[in-house]
Amino acid sequence: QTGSAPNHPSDSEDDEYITNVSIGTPAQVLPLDFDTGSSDLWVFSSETPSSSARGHTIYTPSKSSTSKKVSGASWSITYGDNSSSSGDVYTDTVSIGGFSVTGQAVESATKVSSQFVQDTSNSGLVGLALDSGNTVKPTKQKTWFSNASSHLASPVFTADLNHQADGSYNFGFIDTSLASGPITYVPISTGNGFWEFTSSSYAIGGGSSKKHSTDGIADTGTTLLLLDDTIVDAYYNQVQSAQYDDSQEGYTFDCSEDLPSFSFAVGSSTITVPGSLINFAPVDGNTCFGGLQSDDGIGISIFGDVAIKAALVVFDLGNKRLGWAQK
Ligand SMILES: O=C(NC1CCCCC1)N[C@H]1[C@H](O)[C@@H](N2CCCCC2)[C@@H]2OC[C@H]1O2
Repeated sequence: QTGSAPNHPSDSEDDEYITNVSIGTPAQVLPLDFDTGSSDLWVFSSETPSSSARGHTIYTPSKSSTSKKVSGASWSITYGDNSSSSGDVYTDTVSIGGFSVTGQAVESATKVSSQFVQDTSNSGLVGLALDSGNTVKPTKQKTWFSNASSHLASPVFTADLNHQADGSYNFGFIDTSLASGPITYVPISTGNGFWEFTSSSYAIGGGSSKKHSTDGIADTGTTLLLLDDTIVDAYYNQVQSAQYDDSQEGYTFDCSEDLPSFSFAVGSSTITVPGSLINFAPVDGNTCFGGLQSDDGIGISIFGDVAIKAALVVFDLGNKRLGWAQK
């Protein structure tokens, strides 16, 4: 068995990527943000304060004949951007791209932070990191992919995210036609519960490869590519009008600049992010904000959507490895 679901950018900046998910019987369809950087499937629901849920599609467990409340269970999560949500837990049938998981933990939000209230493009998240990161207490719950994996043709899923265009999340198979180059696999370290890997070098534009060990995670739930300061400073050193803008908390530059590409090593291969993807978004006038920024203070690097957009990424749970192929 397999599943294949389209995704699309939430807005004109590719801030996040949205996929429709069916929950319950009859199906309640919610637009959700698939997040390989976290491990909870949570939704706006009939239990979310109406003032917070306004503008969001909600899940109403009482209208689903297959929902069951998980007695005594609760969840609470805070993301790296300091957004947060919490609530209680149901199980129900959750279908993605035609593949159904019965008894999936659906975490119902009784509280959501302002970032989520304001972001009406999604009605919750589907966490696709490792099960160890799930926040449900007293009994940790499995991710949708973890539950699906033993029934899928192969315990893998792929992320194909595109700039201002539809893409896909495929489960149980790899459509290599989505890529222009071969898939290079690297092992993941599972200790932190992320799809975490090490990249050994980088290059800017057509420049020489610089040795620099980056310990990072493949995170579809983070918008930007966040790397060590030394790499980021070296990159914007090559952009004539670039400056660090304290108010924007990042590097900005003149929108008319022709930005160099950025390449990072994956095993003995490299993935190249075109400069056009690093010209992320206008901030005001003809000043633009960079899609490559510092990971300062996070403690790990984040290969977010700006990097993933340049590739087909294979999340291979069976072999505990990540695959990257140039698109
Ligand atoms: O907090 C992170 N990542 C951290 C970023 C800083 C450095 C550490 C990792 N990801 C979140 C993301 O920002 C959220 N956001 C909502 C608004 C549109 C953009 C996405 C969305 O909700 C949770 C998750 O996805």
